[in-house]
Amino acid sequence: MNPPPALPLRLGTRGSPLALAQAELTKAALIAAHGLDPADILIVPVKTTGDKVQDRPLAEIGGKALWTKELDRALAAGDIDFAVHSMKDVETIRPAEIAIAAILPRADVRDRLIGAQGVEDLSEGARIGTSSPRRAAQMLALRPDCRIKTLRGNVATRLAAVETGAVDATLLAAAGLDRLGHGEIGAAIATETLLPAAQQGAIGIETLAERAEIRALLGALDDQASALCVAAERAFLFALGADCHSPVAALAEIADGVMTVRAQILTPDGSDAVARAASAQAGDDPEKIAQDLAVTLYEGASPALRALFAW
Ligand SMILES: NCc1[nH]cc(CCC(=O)O)c1CC(=O)O
Repeated sequence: MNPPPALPLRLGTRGSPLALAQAELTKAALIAAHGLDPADILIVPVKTTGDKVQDRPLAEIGGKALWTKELDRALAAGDIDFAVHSMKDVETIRPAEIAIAAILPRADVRDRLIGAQGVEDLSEGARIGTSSPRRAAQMLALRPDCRIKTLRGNVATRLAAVETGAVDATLLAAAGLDRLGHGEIGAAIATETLLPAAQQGAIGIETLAERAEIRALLGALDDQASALCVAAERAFLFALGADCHSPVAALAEIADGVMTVRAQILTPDGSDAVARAASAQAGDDPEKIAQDLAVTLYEGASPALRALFAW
């Protein structure tokens, strides 16, 4: 038997409005699952490197673990009991002492376009604000006339850039907009048009691998289908040597008990891209399917595309 964890439980999170909304959502789920009192869970905001550097595209900062390092340290130091993350921002290689204890039921995986009803409705030469190499490459592939403007900052900053006309349009994850109460903003783009980033829409909770009592407590929140899909997408990224700063999209979905993984890699200017899909058959290991998909994509890629990955 595990000893019951000491209360209050300390939930570590980034301090951005979206991170705090996700922390509150997790807190509510824990309270509901275990009949806890709100005072039993303390939300502890921790500033990460990614939060501190706001003026450059993240891909340029070059550091590793931009959104996780400080939370990892807080876990190791015993300052927090677990950390809540947007899985999209969690690297595929994690410290061995840290475990993903739960993946919450996945939200809307799509990107939403803000500033136009659809990709085809953008004005000629529209300025698209984004700092995501994937979104930039996908938009340039769909609309070679559009111009990419580097746009960083939290969701509110990016929405404001469209409001003020600093850019004509931007793309944001539907999941983040919904969690911030912006359910009505923007037009969701079908995944057939714009395949999302791996792990988009998934919230994960990490803790120290050795803390069995905390893992058991968090395990009650784990959504098996979401966890399987996230694991497959992580295996895909790992096999490709990619991360959330690569012009890579991947989405695993389960329908009628069958997992299908779709993935796309692009050159940063969108001029070259490859997309492939694979389905798991009964008895297949989803992570193996995803790894094999990475190989298939690579084999189908031009030299220019291949050069982007560390093979
Ligand atoms: N890189 C920032 C980030 N990380 C996770 C989300 C959205 C929430 C999610 O995907 O679960 C966002 C904002 C965005 O891409 O619009």
